[in-house]
Amino acid sequence: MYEKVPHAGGVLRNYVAGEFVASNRLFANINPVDGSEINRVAEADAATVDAAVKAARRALHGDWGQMAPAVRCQLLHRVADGIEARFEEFVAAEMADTGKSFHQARSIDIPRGAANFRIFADMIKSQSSECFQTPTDDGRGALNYAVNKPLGVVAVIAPWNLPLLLLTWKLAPALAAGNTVIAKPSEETPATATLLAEVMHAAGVPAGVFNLVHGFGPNSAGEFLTTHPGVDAVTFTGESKTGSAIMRAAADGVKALSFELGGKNAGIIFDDCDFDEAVNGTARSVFTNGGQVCLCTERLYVQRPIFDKFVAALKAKAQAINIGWPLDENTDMGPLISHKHRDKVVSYFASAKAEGATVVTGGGVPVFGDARDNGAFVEPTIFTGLPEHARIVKEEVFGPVCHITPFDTEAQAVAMANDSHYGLAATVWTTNLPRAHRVAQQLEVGIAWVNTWYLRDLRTPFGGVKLSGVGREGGVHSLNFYSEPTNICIKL
Ligand SMILES: NC(=O)C1=CN([C@@H]2O[C@H](COP(=O)(O)OP(=O)(O)OC[C@H]3O[C@@H](n4cnc5c(N)ncnc54)[C@H](O)[C@@H]3O)[C@@H](O)[C@H]2O)C=CC1
Ligand SMILES: O=C(O)/C=C/C=C(\O)C(=O)O
Repeated sequence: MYEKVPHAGGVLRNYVAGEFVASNRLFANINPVDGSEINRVAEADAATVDAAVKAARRALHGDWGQMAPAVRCQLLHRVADGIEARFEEFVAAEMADTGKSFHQARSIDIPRGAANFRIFADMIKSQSSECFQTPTDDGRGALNYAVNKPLGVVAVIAPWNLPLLLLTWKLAPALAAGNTVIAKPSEETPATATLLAEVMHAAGVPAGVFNLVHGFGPNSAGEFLTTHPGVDAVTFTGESKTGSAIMRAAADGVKALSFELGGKNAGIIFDDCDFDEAVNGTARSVFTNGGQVCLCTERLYVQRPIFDKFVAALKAKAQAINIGWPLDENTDMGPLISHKHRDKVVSYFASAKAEGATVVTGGGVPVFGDARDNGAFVEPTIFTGLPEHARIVKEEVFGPVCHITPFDTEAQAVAMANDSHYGLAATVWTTNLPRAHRVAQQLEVGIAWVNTWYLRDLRTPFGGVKLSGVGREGGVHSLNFYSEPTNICIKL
């Protein structure tokens, strides 16, 4: 069924200094729908990563560094055109690697991959810089102005949940700001990054500006990159523990870091909410992409007068989710990314049950009676009845699961939502406008949505507090991270 997947049965190669490079170390790229092998991937060794870093440095000092921003922007638009021209191949590759639904790959992942290039290409043209007139004792004054330069050679390390979307979310502003890049996609999802290298090549992006290395984290391409003295900055999305490991690896070189890490996002549902909207929005926020989005909601706090009605309505939504073949247009949810990840999610189901949770729905692995039984599926799951210190209420699961707790007062809901080591996103559902502002402003998160979830404006600050990250992405926040201002002070 995946015969249209580019490179099916072949080998995905690294892309270094404008050439596709093989390796004698190959690893298997597995389809999580049925456990079959899609293709093999050339793992970059330390020498390949070193060659990529050197190529990136040469490009920075060469054509790319000299290129007028307007020409750079045209090239980035050509890359977006290239993604769109091969749209169906990108969709097929993303679906095969992740098992995500046809609808999601077509409506979110691949369009955002192209949009990321367009928005940052356009934004760089209007990037502003600071200017100050400074008084001096002689009365003549001085003029200060800052010029933005690229940070240098940037390592982009991406996860598997939104592979093209998250890779390009970092790559596009880095390139727009004039940097050169070595990208490392997750070992679970190497395909769309490889197609992107083909698109870059065809678009005429100069050799060394974009390099791609495949491999794992520790003792593989990820670690070789983050410890490489020629890398000036690391931008990473993934698990908080991996963020800590990268921070330690980058410490020796005092590299600039931008991290978007895990979450344990709360949804607060007040009894004055628009009930249907709150149920529909919450269902989306819990189950989209099988719960494998850092912004997904895993803890729900529902005001007591509507608690039972809300739990019943969310249960009905969960049970209506069509789990199955990603290529089937009726499928809402595919498998999790891998058997390893499914084992982790299922272990959280077991720990919730062992701690005395009430299983509202799900809590197991579906049985299909066909090849999907070799895949990494789990049931959409809802628990209630656990105390706030239970593991499933505290730790990031990254699956289609939530725990629901009742609350009585606004203050209680805010306190429980903030009682977390994470602080990425939260949702608030209420029709009381002053309360919406009051609660949203008290939440210890980087992103608070009111009466919606995952409504994205790519110009807004995006990132988390506490264990959820360092810095902000989006709009000027991305461009500022990837730029190094030099202040010039002129005595008049
Ligand atoms: N956006 C998020 O919040 C995400 C969270 N996760 C969570 O993380 C858990 C583990 O999943 P993983 O794929 O292993 O996530 P991860 O955070 O370990 O991997 C993300 C990326 O980092 C790379 N990496 C891993 N260790 C590294 C190291 N020491 N140095 C440099 N690069 C390194 C990986 O190869 C991959 O490209 C999942 O079970 C899930 O709960 C996973 C993906 C995204
Ligand atoms: O930028 C977006 O729209 C989505 C971002 C999602 C993540 O960063 C994540 O799931 O890790």
